[in-house]
Amino acid sequence: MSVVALVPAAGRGERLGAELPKALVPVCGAPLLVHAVRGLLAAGCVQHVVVAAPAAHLDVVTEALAVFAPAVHVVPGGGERSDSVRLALDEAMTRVPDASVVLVHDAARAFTPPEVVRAVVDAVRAGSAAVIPVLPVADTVKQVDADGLVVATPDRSALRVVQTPQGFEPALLRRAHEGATGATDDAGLVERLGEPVHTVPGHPHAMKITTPFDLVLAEALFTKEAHE
Ligand SMILES: Nc1ccn([C@@H]2O[C@H](COP(=O)(O)OP(=O)(O)OP(=O)(O)O)[C@@H](O)[C@H]2O)c(=O)n1
Ligand SMILES: C[C@](O)(CO)[C@H](O)COP(=O)(O)O
Repeated sequence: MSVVALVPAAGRGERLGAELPKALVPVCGAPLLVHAVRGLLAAGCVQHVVVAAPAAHLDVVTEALAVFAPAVHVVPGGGERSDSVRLALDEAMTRVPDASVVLVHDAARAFTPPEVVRAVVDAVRAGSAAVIPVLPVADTVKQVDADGLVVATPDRSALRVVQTPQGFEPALLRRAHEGATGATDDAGLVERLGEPVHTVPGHPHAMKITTPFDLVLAEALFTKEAHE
């Protein structure tokens, strides 16, 4: 009844604008990817991790993650996030065919608290085949047209901001990924199948490091934590 986490880490990080791929950018003394993998294993309920790495940096990534051997395996990622997840999922299903839960967790959410990981795993184990951590929307949200004119103000009480790790019953995630493209998260592919997606509370510290501002914020928030 093991849990395997897939970590898509093959993005370029264009919005961050660093010289390195985002997963390899150092923050609080280590690359983002190292913090993300450490956090998953620290939750105490994840036995295996498969990382989808930038194809041109496989050696660097493998070396950076050697400290977590034998729990972690590295595969080359793909052109889109969903391609990277699919490649990691193929590897995971070969290595851990009896996994009972598959998590998909962005390397970019490097400081996700272990309790969020455990809440997602517990919810899948309790019978929800697709589970995502979410937060309420803090701001008023506007829908705009191509010219930037406001066309609607959606009721934010029904909206949620979505984080990772997202957790799935393995067969459902495989079915969701069969030939599917164009979704920004894995739960979106499950929704297309008409299957229910359940939510658990997320956490502000599971923020996705996307822009230079986020990197500064992470360095300020997590420096102490990363060295404890
Ligand atoms: N082809 C891709 C694209 C993204 N990702 C991963 O998906 C996660 C979420 O993506 P995001 O934070 O948007 O990263 P990037 O795509 O790298 O960012 P940007 O859009 O700014 O280039 C990241 O951990 C990223 O490395 C991936 O594995 N393979
Ligand atoms: C999966 C995700 O982290 C959920 O919020 C996110 O959709 C992936 O990143 P992107 O910036 O939306 O491409």
